[in-house]
Amino acid sequence: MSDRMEGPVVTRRGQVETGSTTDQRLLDSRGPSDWVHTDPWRVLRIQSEFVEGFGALAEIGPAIAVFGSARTPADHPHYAVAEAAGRKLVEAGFAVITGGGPGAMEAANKGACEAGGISVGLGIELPFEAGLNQWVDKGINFRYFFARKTMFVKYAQGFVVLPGGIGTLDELFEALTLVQTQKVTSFPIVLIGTAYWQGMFDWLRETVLAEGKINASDLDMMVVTDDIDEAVALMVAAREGRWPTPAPERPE
Ligand SMILES: C/C(=C\CNc1ncnc2c1ncn2[C@@H]1O[C@H](COP(=O)(O)O)[C@@H](O)[C@H]1O)CO
Repeated sequence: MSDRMEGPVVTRRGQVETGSTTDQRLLDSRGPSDWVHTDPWRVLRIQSEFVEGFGALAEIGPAIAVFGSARTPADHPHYAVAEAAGRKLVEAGFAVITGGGPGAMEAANKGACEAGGISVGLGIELPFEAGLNQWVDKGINFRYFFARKTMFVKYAQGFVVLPGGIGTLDELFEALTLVQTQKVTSFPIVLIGTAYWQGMFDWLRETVLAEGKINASDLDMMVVTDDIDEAVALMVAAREGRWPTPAPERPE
């Protein structure tokens, strides 16, 4: 009596179907490749991004994400601010997570790396190949923005937001949405650069709040400062359970 195994399935006697094995079908011919572009296959890739991300980041310890413009040049004052933020966060015992790209991300990774801390970069596949900056010591390159975004929120205990453009605003407003809807709790969001962010606060207050689209307390979800030490102190306070988490008011 000969057993035949097809993966976990064992067949004997009349149940045995002759033909190629799964391995043979895998290895013998290249076959059509259009399945690579199907949604079921994409689901596996998406799943693998979560598995890789969770695996790589599970043990980095308390971490803060630093966001900011990919276009900040190395000789701009914002670059020095980002570098100081990376360094001071490490000195306070945090790992630093950035988007792993150039500009403010590179600066924060540089500060973190040179201070001897854990410098993480969560890169994203883009049409123009950029790669992770040289100061990233633990890096993951994501295909999918949403998988990458999950990693920032899951592994960072707070966000430091430096001056930036569309990408930075997307990251800021996603964090605000998650706090407002209480998907994350005890999550400080500190914006650096009072002059840079003033216009946004004016618009939020004078238009968005005035039109009843947010509550006044929603503005309290953000702290804006020019002082990196204050930003770091707020992150430390949150780590020690001293961050206010008022429940947002809800419309009747
Ligand atoms: C624009 C250039 C490269 C872009 N490369 C990026 N790599 C990684 N992460 C990025 C990149 N661009 C944007 N991000 C994310 O958005 C934020 C910055 O966006 P902004 O529009 O520049 O403000 C940043 O926090 C990243 O997470 C070539 O110069």
